[in-house]
Amino acid sequence: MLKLENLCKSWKEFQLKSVNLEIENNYCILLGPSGAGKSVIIQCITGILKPDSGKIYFNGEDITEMPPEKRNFGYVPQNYALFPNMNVYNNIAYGMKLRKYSKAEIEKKVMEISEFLHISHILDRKPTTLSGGEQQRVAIARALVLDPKILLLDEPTSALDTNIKESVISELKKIGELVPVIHITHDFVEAKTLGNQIAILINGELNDFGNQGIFKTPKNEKIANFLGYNIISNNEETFAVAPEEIVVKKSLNDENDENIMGTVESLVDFGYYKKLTVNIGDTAVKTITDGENPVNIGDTVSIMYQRKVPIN
Ligand SMILES: Nc1ncnc2c1ncn2[C@@H]1O[C@H](COP(=O)(O)OP(=O)(O)OP(=O)(O)O)[C@@H](O)[C@H]1O
Repeated sequence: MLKLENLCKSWKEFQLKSVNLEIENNYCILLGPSGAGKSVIIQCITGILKPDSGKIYFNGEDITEMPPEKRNFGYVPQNYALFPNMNVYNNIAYGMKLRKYSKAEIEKKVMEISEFLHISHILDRKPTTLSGGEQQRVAIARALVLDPKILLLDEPTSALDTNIKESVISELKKIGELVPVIHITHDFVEAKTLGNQIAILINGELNDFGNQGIFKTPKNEKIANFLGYNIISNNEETFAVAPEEIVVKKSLNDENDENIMGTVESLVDFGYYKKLTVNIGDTAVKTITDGENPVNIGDTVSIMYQRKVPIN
């Protein structure tokens, strides 16, 4: 559906390095740390930014030079950019008014989308009186009323607190059934929950692109590091291990225990589970454990890797 071909954009301190992507008609996640160039890519797709070189194709048509308004892509920027002087209804209706839809058409569409996004009760309110979650729905509604060919979301949950994040993620999933979505995030949970396709961008470079499998088998050390894996080397091999794929048990000082021994260096208690750092020789290994295996700082523990990903 959308194809980026050797897309480049540079400023003095940043280079987007020849990005090639083929995004299907589905939910695509652009995942990467802060400053990786995710927003630059999305803004090139909308047409707000002009790439220095490279091409953008939509359904086979070269749209690199096409003005943003002709693309009909819905864009929800990180700060939502709602018009503060207009109420919610007029914010949502804005693009339709510009395109000279009739009053009746506008009303029908605004009502339909507002109901879908559960914001019908706040149509008279001004954006400054809304919660972060409500503002986000209004911004998405404003984009959806124009029946965009793609919806581009720049970190849609970054301004929301953890409690409502989960419900927003399931709403986004529903939206993804209506329209193809490209969604920027640095949150793995979001990426794992929503992404049919996931592009990992680090420092202006596309490091990996694929389906959910890329979380299970990071293809090199850089990606494994970014995804939070431990990189472990011993005399025989170098491999990556996910913190949740390590079993930690308090050592019973059993001489026959063949597992690797380590010492708990730090512990952060999240209630249901704990994040640990275990020192094995001079390697610090990050793990997660639950209440069934209580351990404390300074304890000697035995650890077992459930799955290792070889790293070349
Ligand atoms: N108009 C501009 N002029 C100069 N540099 C820019 C411009 N726009 C973006 N950049 C730079 O490009 C780099 C990538 O920015 P971008 O906003 O795409 O990052 P990001 O991956 O979306 O990060 P974040 O998750 O923090 O939003 C940054 O170093 C940024 O300062």
